[in-house]
Amino acid sequence: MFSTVIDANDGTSSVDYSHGTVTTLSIDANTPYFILLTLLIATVVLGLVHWFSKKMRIVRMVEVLPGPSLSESNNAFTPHPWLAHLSLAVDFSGENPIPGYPGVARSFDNLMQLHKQFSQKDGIMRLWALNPFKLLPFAQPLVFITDPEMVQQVLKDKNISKDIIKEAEIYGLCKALAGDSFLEMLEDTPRWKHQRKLTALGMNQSLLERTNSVTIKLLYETVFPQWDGTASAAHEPTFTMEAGEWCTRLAAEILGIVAFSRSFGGLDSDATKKGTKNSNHQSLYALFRRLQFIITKRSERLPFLIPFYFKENKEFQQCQDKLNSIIQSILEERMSKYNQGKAVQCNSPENLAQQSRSSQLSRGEFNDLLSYLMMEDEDDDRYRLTEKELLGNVRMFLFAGQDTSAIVLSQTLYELATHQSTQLRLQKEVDALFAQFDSPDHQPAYKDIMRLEYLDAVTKEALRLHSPAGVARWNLVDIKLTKGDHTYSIPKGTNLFVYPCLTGRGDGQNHESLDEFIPERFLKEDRGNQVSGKPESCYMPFSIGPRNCVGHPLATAEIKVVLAHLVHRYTVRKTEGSEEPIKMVQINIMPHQIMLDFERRQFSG
Ligand code: HEM
Repeated sequence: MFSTVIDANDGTSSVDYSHGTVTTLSIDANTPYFILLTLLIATVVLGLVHWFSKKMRIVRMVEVLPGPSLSESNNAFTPHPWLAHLSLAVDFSGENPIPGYPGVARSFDNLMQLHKQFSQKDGIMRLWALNPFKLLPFAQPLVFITDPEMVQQVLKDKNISKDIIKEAEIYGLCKALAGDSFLEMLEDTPRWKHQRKLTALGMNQSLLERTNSVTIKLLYETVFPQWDGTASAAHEPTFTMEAGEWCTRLAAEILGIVAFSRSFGGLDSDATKKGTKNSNHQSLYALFRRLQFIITKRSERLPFLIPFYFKENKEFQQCQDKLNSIIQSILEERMSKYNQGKAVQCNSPENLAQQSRSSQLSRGEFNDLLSYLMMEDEDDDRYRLTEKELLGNVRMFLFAGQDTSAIVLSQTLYELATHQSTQLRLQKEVDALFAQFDSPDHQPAYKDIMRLEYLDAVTKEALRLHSPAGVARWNLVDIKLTKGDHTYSIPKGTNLFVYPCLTGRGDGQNHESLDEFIPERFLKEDRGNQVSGKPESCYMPFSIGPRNCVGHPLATAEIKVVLAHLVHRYTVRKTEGSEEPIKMVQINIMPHQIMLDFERRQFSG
């Protein structure tokens, strides 16, 4: 990349290289321009040769990994080699469309089929993304690692993972939902470490107790009365609903109150999973959903056409601005409360001496996640989070903490609906606990729920099969991964993917039983009797290593508390004629819809 500048007076020409050193050529007016031209062409050609040989090296190294071939035209995943494995995401046949998503492939089914063919056996699989010119150098290598031993090497083993960063291109997609500062939070900087430490501090026992009481309040005061109202309006003991929608709305509301002491509006009467087309939304829930809906729409389009969807882009930007301004107002309100608190405390010297500012002033009456993020260190101002970082964290929680928990919750309900004996066993365990508590005002505490062993096993089994989050990484140098006697070489600059829900399905030796939903495999007393497999070794729904899910205590608490109260009050069944949930690989692995029947149990209060 350089430009040539000719001086009109003396005929000198300077060549300005924008990268690297600046070289000046002095030539008189007779110097043939073809020397310059030759230099230019030579530089471009050398650059191209260098780029091409680098790319071909990547291609050669990646092609030897297990995976479907691009050249086999009969391969179900290669409708045309020009399109590489794009058919994972795009439905070219149009034979079995997902209702409401024309042209979108049944991506999870496709991925599972490939997994069974390649990575379940070998623990690793390569795919190629978009190959528009039938030239492999243009395709992006995607390497899926599913073997638990190799996942450990990528995410946890310091010798290997030190050269692997959380900066794969895929995270660029998340930016639209998680906000601009999201990308900054991917880097392993001291700032990130500090923010993570504060969040981890916030995930304490008292936050989990709060999760329990907030969830109970929302269920008994809002959700259950609405459901029962629906059933009695229809004069039916049973009512049918799309569980995915309700779980998403509930998870958003729990997150809002537990983490920020604010309603996100998830349970408002007009809240829907898609959001409404109205940029004047007041609720964070509605804005966030609308953003997500627009992003899903965008993902179906050719990237270079997106700037031309003017109306949609305008709405997208309006939603982003509004979302940020609501979060900003939450932060300002909280800050002003703290400042008032400080002023009161400063008037009383005994108070000041009593406790450090961090514990007394920041958490104060709130004791939510935000109060931990706003913690101050009296002696070290550097570690106070800036406004931008606070905003980034709030958006990160919105992004990471709603759909994930909601998806697991709704998939668990589906599993219970299809495994009635499991549901019965769970109801027995839960009923025995609830028999000790006789009214909505007197409910099991968080620690009581955590003691339920079968509930724990059901939750773990659902997380093993349905963990919705993917992990993406990018290696800065060539790496070698080993599985038993096998060594796989992966070239620098590969998109590495780990899907915990694939790893959780085992290594191929026991995969038949590991594909089934059998919570007993997590019970010590039952293991070895009717189920095989070693779920612990491949169980990593929240990822592993230093970047694992910092929100997992909150997610687990939320899922268990909702499940316990729900199966105590209702029996869940599959709605007659409804399809098995179709999963789509989007930012999370999302079920399209989960239709279930809920029947109020006779004896419960
Ligand atoms: C069932 C529910 C959830 C699942 C399965 C899940 C899964 C994951 C996974 C696999 C990662 C690692 C991603 C990566 O390395 O690229 C992650 C990261 C993260 N999760 Fe969760 N998550 C859940 C719920 C939550 C909740 C409720 C919160 C917070 C309120 C949360 C906050 C985060 C954050 C902040 C990160 C980034 C951690 C870091 O980079 O240091 N998650 N989650």
